[in-house]
Amino acid sequence: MFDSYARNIDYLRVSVTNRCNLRCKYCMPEEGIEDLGHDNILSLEEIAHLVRVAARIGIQKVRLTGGEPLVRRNITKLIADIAQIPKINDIAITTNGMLFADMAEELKAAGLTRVNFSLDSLDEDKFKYITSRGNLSEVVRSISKALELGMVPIKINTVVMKGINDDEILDFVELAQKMPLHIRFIEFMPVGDIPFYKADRVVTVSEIRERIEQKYELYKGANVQGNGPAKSYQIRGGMGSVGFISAMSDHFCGECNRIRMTADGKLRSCLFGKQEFNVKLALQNHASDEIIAELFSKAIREKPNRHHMNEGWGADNKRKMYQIGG
Ligand SMILES: Nc1nc2c(ncn2[C@@H]2O[C@H](COP(=O)(O)OP(=O)(O)OP(=O)(O)O)[C@@H](O)[C@H]2O)c(=O)[nH]1
Ligand SMILES: C[S@@+](CC[C@H](N)C(=O)[O-])C[C@H]1O[C@@H](n2cnc3c(N)ncnc32)[C@H](O)[C@@H]1O
Ligand code: SF4
Ligand code: SF4
Repeated sequence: MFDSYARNIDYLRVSVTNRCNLRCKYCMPEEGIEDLGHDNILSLEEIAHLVRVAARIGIQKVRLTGGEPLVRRNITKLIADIAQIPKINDIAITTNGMLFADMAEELKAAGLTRVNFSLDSLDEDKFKYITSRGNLSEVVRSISKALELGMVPIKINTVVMKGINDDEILDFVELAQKMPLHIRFIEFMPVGDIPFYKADRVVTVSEIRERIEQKYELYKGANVQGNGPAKSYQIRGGMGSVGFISAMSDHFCGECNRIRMTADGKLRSCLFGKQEFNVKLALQNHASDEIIAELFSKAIREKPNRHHMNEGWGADNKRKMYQIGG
């Protein structure tokens, strides 16, 4: 379905949980994470039902995210149910990779088509610092497992932060050169007004490119399957690719194709915009599929044209990234 700015919205990002086994400094506070409780989150059956309704108004691609989607019990069953929906042709997941290795085979068998891993450092100590409780070797094991299972393309999301991990940019590029991995460098966004966000920690995509091009030749033509905003480049002689997500310095809202559904059952028109539509409540009130489809349509029609994160997150914009589904 087209929104009011003639953008075709065919991609639904579903946050299946607020919970996470890590505490990345740029995403989630260490303390004070609310327990939503069973009654306040969408059940897996409700999520599958809502995706089926969303498919009726043109959603074709689904990404499961969170929080950490793999901490949600029976996530494999949800993937299998979504895979049964005829109009959905891409079911992907974004994960921190801590639990993926041991679940990979069942996830793939259920119908998971693609996986994006978040990984901000290749240094054990720094990885631990950024994530507070992560274990780099588990993430490496998960990426190896995805490679072994041929779950291509395998993407790595790296949020670049000045003075934290920007000294590793070339190490990540080297990884994309030696392995069939698609590294995407992401600009740090002030989502959720996390204290760790500082404007001077943002490293712009042009700065990242400049540093890479001192050593590597990047050229257009990387044809990496995906629905997201990354601009991808090949590296001469490389097996993978390098992509850039310029959320702050050169927003891609003009090509936006997505809406979000939060774990507590709200449709959110935009990552930045505060507007939400309560589908959980509609389900509790036994709303018909037509009424729910109309809520999806309304969320799409009322999508803002762009974000204004460069002016800050806004005190009245209450949610944090882990609550929205990054
Ligand atoms: N500004 C903005 N940034 C987003 C949005 N969606 C995702 N991002 C950022 O892009 C990063 C990559 O998102 P992923 O979850 O890997 O999904 P994707 O890039 O859509 O995935 P592909 O289908 O593989 O291209 C996230 O970590 C966010 O930092 C969005 O709607 N707006
Ligand atoms: C919120 S996480 C949820 C999925 C999963 N837990 C993971 O980390 O992949 C989704 C993505 O959002 C990104 N993200 C979180 N906070 C961000 C921020 N402030 N700026 C840019 N990207 C952010 C993460 O790097 C991750 O790739
Ligand atoms: S980025 Fe992902 S892994 Fe890190 S705290 Fe947020 S939800 Fe958890
Ligand atoms: S910030 Fe909003 S409009 Fe821009 S790409 Fe993200 S969801 Fe779309």
